[in-house]
Amino acid sequence: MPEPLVYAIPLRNRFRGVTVREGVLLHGPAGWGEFCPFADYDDRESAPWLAAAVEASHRGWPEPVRDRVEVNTTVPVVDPELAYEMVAKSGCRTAKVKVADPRTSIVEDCERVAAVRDALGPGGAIRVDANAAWDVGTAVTAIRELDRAAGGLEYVEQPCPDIDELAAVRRRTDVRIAADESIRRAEDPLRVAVAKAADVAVIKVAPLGGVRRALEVAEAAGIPCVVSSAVETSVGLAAGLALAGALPELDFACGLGTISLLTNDTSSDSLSPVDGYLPVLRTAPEPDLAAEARADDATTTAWLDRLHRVAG
Ligand SMILES: O=C(O)CCC(=O)c1ccccc1C(=O)O
Ligand SMILES: [Mg+2]
Repeated sequence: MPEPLVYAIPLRNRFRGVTVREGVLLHGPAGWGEFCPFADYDDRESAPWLAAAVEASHRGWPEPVRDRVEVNTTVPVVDPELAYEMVAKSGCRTAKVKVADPRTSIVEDCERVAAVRDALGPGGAIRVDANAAWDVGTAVTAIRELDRAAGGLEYVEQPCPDIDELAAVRRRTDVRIAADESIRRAEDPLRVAVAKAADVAVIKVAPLGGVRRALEVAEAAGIPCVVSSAVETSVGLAAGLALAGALPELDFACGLGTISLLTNDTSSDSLSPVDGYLPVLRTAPEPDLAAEARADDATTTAWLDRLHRVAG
């Protein structure tokens, strides 16, 4: 049986404060799984990430109902010229733009969003993600400005921290609201009254504990879902595709076009979108971890320790 593989792959641009993505690939009878909770997840909060990797490697995924999934390209907090270039070469017709970073202003966010509109043309769709940065009043104003700069937004993801605040913003704007952290960091994601506060539910496999569990959360949400990645390598992205492939309804592009945010991958079967679509796979790609993607000894030891602690 192959040993767990620990990787450390630099990001092309800083994303959510992260500059190097790290994790462990686990092998089992069903193939490979990826365990890669972010550094700010403690052992308890990392348990669902392990459950997702164990599902992938030991059980496999439910049967899909579609064989490909439309994806958005994801634009980090970068200057407008780079945003334009990233979107133009992505081949995607939907872009998700990160906004409300503490190091930047709403003016810069609007410039980035306007550059993304130029790159997509009038037929494309733009969504923004504020990662819970705003209070209700700030959100209402910012959404109005971003909606204007974008020539229309598809939705705004997690404008404020609390579910009640999402509901308040939703009453004061015509732009759709999507809930992300409100679901994935909830004490019990199955019990979040998200339908009153949001129009779209963002569903991520790893923090929800696997494809089957995420399907239950999607059903409980009772609103249209978007499957999004946690910026995994292709091994972990395949689990997101399995979820997107198995959802009964899929009305929006999914946030699984994130491999281009990494400078390398764990497999040469890299899941890069072609003409804005990714294929739904039955098993995750086989890793052929290149030397430069392997973590050093200290990082490897730290991740194997973390894995054993979380496994209890
Ligand atoms: O949804 C996407 O386009 C990419 C994934 C993404 O944005 C993300 C990735 C890792 C952690 C948090 C988030 C987020 O949606 O907030
Ligand atoms: Mg988000």
